[in-house]
Amino acid sequence: MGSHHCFVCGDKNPKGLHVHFEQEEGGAVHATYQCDPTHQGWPGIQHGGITSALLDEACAYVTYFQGLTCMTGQLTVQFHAPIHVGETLEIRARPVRVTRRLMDIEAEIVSRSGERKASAQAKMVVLTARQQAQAGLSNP
Ligand SMILES: CCCCCCCC(=O)SCCNC(=O)CCNC(=O)[C@H](O)C(C)(C)COP(=O)(O)OP(=O)(O)OC[C@H]1O[C@@H](n2cnc3c(N)ncnc32)[C@H](O)[C@@H]1OP(=O)(O)O
Repeated sequence: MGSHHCFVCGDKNPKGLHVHFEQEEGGAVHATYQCDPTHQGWPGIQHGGITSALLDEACAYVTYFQGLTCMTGQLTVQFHAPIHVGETLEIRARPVRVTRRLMDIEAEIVSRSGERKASAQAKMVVLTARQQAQAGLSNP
């Protein structure tokens, strides 16, 4: 786990989403999540900010499982279909391009029936030791 108090994955954040990511072969990650009534925007529909946070976190976990300390530099999200309260979702992410300081990641959220709900492309910046210290992440 990246941080016990992380909004998406932290086990000690009482207001968090408590999502548990698992690693796959090839560096991909996946998790499941059930849309909670407290996370609505329009009535009965998950707020896009929550959807974006889930996608961002999936991208971050791709880097985390590789032992890298990264921050999201850019996240581009497409919302394909509404996510309804109570729906169970599969969240997936995988690396598509890796350089010394950048990882390009693709992520998606699909319903149990296979409907594509949202997708994202992220640029995760690998922090230097100095950047980690400046961000207070020397001992993440
Ligand atoms: C385990 C799970 C933990 C949960 C984590 C959840 C993920 C998050 O949400 S992190 C929080 C949100 N993100 C942030 O707060 C980041 C804030 N921004 C910053 O701190 C800085 O702008 C930072 C570190 C991203 C980039 O620092 P900066 O000094 O500008 O860039 P630098 O280190 O020189 O860049 C390195 C490379 O990244 C590229 N890059 C930097 N910023 C960006 C960006 N915003 N978009 C695209 N590429 C970028 C540079 O072009 C460079 O590429 P190359 O090596 O190919 O030339």
